[in-house]
Amino acid sequence: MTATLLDGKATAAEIKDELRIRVKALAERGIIPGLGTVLVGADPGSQAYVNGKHRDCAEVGIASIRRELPADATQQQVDDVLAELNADPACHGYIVQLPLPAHLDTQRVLELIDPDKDADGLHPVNLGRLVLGYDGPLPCTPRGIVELLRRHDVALRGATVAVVGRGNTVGRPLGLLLTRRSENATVTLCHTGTLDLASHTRAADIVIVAAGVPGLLTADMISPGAVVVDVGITRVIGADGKGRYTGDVDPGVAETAGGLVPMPGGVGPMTRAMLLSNVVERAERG
Ligand SMILES: Nc1nc(=O)c2c([nH]1)NC[C@@H]1CN(c3ccc(C(=O)N[C@@H](CCC(=O)O)C(=O)O)cc3)C=[N+]21
Repeated sequence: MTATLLDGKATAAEIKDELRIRVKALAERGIIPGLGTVLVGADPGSQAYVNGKHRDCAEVGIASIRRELPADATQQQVDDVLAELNADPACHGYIVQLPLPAHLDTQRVLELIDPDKDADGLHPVNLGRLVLGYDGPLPCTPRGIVELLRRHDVALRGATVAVVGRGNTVGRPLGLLLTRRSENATVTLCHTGTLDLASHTRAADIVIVAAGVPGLLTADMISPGAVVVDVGITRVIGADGKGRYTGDVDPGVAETAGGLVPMPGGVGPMTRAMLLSNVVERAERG
């Protein structure tokens, strides 16, 4: 392997150390930041993610506000929980774990979150603020990627970046974030309908893959020395019959890339750290 690994787990730990200090300063002002989570149903994957978020909160001194509803909860029950969290001054930010059961209206639910308590940064108002360059909570995964690159001195200014994936949680907002004046990268936003994807990824200094297609990016698709970020996380059944998660980047890429953000141990821990960071920021604003 030739690529330098950009360790998201270690960087997330560093960020948590910094947050702990900010949480202490808030405590001196009598403020304890509170993160709410809303989980509907008992999907084991979603339960694991939510548990992880509460463990993270405990580590930095953020209070956890946990709301759980059964898989057959009505839209009204979900609406009521959101109204309660919107009104609760102890809750500085919260997330609704996605995906929601199919009978619920995800768009309606996301729009009911108070935009100023939107810890995920995924509310239409906040995505609009991002488009317009206004202040607001930023989406956690895109923000985590930018922060990880910054802390490893990967230059964005003047760099060409190929983003593969146009989803609302990663690819699309990431393109917006990278092209802000403060980042000044030049972005090509590719997707599953892109013709000759390799021509775009080969031309890029940085390739970020968030398509949810295991093994999509192979070594022949990048220029030697490029920095590659694997955002994919797809559950697959291995040869041994056991389930595991796999990324969008073929392992062979590590031979050609100059830097690699691996999955696991890359973007996931950074996403979690940025969620905490969004909540502490909300609490600091008072
Ligand atoms: N409202 C909402 N907000 C989300 O941010 C959200 C969501 N819904 N639904 C599901 C996805 C998925 N997601 C992950 C976060 C961290 C890891 C993570 O930390 N993964 C570890 C591996 C697993 C572990 O060690 O826990 C890693 O990449 O190293 C993975 C996946 C957030 N999501």
